[in-house]
Amino acid sequence: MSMSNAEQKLTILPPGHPLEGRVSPPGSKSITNRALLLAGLAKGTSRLTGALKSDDTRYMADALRAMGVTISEPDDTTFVVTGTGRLLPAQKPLFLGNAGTATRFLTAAAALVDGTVVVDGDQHMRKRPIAPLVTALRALGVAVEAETGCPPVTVSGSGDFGADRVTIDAGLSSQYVSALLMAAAGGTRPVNIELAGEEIGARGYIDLTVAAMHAFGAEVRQVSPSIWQVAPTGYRATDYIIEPDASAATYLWAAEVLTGGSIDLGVAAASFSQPDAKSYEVIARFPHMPAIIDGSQMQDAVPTLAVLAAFNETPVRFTGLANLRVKECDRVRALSTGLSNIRPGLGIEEGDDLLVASDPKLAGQTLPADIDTFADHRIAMSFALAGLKINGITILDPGCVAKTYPRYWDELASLGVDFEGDRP
Ligand SMILES: O=C(O)C1=C[C@@H](OP(=O)(O)O)[C@@H](O)[C@H](O)C1
Ligand SMILES: C=C(OP(=O)(O)O)C(=O)O
Repeated sequence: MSMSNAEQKLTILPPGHPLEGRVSPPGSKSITNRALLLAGLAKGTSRLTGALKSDDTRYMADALRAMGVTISEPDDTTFVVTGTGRLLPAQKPLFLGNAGTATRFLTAAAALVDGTVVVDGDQHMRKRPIAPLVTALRALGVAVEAETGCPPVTVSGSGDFGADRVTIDAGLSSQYVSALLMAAAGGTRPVNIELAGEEIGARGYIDLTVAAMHAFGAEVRQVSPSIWQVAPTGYRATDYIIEPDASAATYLWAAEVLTGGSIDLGVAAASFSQPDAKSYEVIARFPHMPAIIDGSQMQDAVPTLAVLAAFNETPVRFTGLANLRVKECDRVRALSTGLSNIRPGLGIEEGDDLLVASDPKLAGQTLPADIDTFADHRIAMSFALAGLKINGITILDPGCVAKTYPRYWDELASLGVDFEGDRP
């Protein structure tokens, strides 16, 4: 009988030796999904190499195909994308699973379609807010409906924007800003995009967006810390090399320090342009991580850091986590729940802060715990790290890593980690 994902379990057997070997993280999810969209908006053929092939990028690629873009996949890390310079109305709603980037980016890009596009996702995505982006698109003269403030979103575009400036509240997600920036270059007039406040989590993701836009020929200029001006250049097809995923790298960095091993990622931490690479400085300080870690500029690394912190010499308070509550799941809750499932009080929520109690003596203990991953790849991947040191850590629904890192379990196995249960 086949089991549903939710019924699958994987128990990690602590290796009892330092993890050593070579593992290359997959291509960056964030950069792959930006490049796919920009290549799809361009006229001509772009070759994207080093790309991530996972649930999130498949949803993006399939959605673009449904809007008339030709995409071939000559190998495991390459997309060859041929656009006509225009996206066409999709016949069916675009189903984007729980891919935040695909959902937000395509909602704005749908304004460039002359016709109606429905953007939808799975039950998790249908709880992730998109109202601020909807409000901004309306201010740009686009007819958009999202009854619940979350997907599904119906965008009735005309292929252009009806205004030349917009203010966006990006408090819940920087992806709204990235989405507007990338779509804006496809209009017929320059557009000014302004943040409602200067406070924004993960500003580095906006830098990634601007860099990708430049690579595909757009002109975008940051005129102040909170204003970008985008020229109506459209995009030029180009060949583009995608760097490895910094968020995926965090698990390997953490596995290395936690086991005292040596894992060659084939790429130096300092060479990444993605925000999560900043977490390397903190990981490298293990077991003397700082007492307070501000997660706001490296949000996707927080699950990794929080699980690592459980083995630190001293407790760690994580701040700047408010928008972790609207990711694939409420990550503050999932982390405190999972940690306290390993040992009561190990992870405590204080407002939006997460306090990790820390105990190096956890290593070597047997503390059976079934970790509920809430269908969140990062909860699964981070708690697997606890299983490298503690006997009895079982990850529920381990297949959810397919969102961004389908080979995660295989890579751990290649480093000598054994499991009880079938690797998905
Ligand atoms: O722009 C991006 O590629 C991303 C931005 C961040 O999301 P928010 O801006 O929603 O915090 C991050 O968590 C996500 O994994 C990828
Ligand atoms: C938050 C994440 O993804 P997204 O918002 O792209 O779904 C993530 O990958 O941790």
